[in-house]
Amino acid sequence: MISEWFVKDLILSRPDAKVHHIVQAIGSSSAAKGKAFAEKHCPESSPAIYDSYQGVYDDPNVDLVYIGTPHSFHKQNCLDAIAAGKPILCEKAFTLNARDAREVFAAAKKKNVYVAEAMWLRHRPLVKDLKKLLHEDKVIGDVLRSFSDFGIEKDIANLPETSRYKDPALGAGSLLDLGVYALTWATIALDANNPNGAEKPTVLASQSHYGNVEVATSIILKYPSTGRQAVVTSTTNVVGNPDLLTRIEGTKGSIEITGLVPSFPSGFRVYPKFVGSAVAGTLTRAEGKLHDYPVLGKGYHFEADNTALDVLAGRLESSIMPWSETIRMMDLTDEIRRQGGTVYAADSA
Ligand SMILES: NC(=O)C1=CN([C@@H]2O[C@H](COP(=O)(O)OP(=O)(O)OC[C@H]3O[C@@H](n4cnc5c(N)ncnc54)[C@H](OP(=O)(O)O)[C@@H]3O)[C@@H](O)[C@H]2O)C=CC1
Ligand SMILES: O=C1OC[C@@H](O)[C@H](O)[C@H]1O
Repeated sequence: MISEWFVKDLILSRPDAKVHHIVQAIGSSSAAKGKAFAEKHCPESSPAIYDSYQGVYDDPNVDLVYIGTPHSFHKQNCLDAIAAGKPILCEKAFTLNARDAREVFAAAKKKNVYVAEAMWLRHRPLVKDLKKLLHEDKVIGDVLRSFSDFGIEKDIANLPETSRYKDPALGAGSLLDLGVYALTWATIALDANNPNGAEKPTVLASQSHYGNVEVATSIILKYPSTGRQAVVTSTTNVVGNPDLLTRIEGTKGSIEITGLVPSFPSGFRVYPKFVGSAVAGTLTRAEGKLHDYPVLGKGYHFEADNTALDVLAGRLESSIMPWSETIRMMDLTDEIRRQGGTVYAADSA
């Protein structure tokens, strides 16, 4: 799914693009699948097709590898690409736990290879502008708290046992698939120093399971230095509200983020404070100022461009999603899973 979406955006016609991307090679578990993918999604690129991922890592024409396998394969895929000296953009969740993420980054450091987690949300211009409005311009005063949710209905009971949404061996669970975006919104909203110098919040979490698959997570984060709090939720039981992906509240007003899903926001509205009295039934607020962000395609080209520019500049890390931030987020998801009772085999491997 994601490799289709990513490649589609990669080869969009963008006359003002900072980077021109070429799909040089495709690695798949079978050459037939790889060929079918190329014919359907990038027929004009004529990429080399390999019946293994190793073929891509070893291809001298490949400058950068994009990894779009289920989470449980990311660690080994990254280690193999690093061993071949290939820079990497690897899908979220970067690994299943923080220990594995540390192992990948240690290998990358040793081999001097670029690696970045493909947390595409953070690369959107909307996010950059929102951070400035919140933390530099302080348009809603002092930020106090946030609410963020990501829900997609998955009918886990009726999915095949091999689905990555159902099989814990593939990293199934709403937290690592969806909750990571809701956590990202909380971090953007409440921590002015994210990603560099980001603060570690305290965590209170609860998770529900269908069989051995985590299907609902609720988290309270508290930032010790400011007392700011975030309520963060994810689920595969119900669809979240696109009109209110995240709400951020401050001393002078609030911001509400809207869009298709939390990873694909289309805009936000900045509201002044409510005025009047709830008791008297006169509580109202002004309409709010809309900030709209239409994008070409889905918006994967933002992270693709930034990653290519990093590699061209000889960097080892992304400034938008540095290694320390991937580890900080994975430490958080480890703690949430510890409290919620979600365990992956990789945790004790
Ligand atoms: N950034 C974003 O917006 C999104 C990110 N993602 C992330 O991307 C990753 C992949 O998700 P998605 O595309 O939905 O996954 P899919 O279930 O569609 O699998 C992707 C590919 O992984 C390969 N694969 C290798 N081993 C296995 C296996 N044992 N079972 C299934 N597939 C396998 C297959 O390719 P082949 O056989 O050709 O080798 C498969 O087509 C996840 O980590 C997910 O979190 C997903 C959706 C959106
Ligand atoms: O953005 C997304 O939407 C759908 C999810 O299943 C996926 O993994 C996520 O990244």
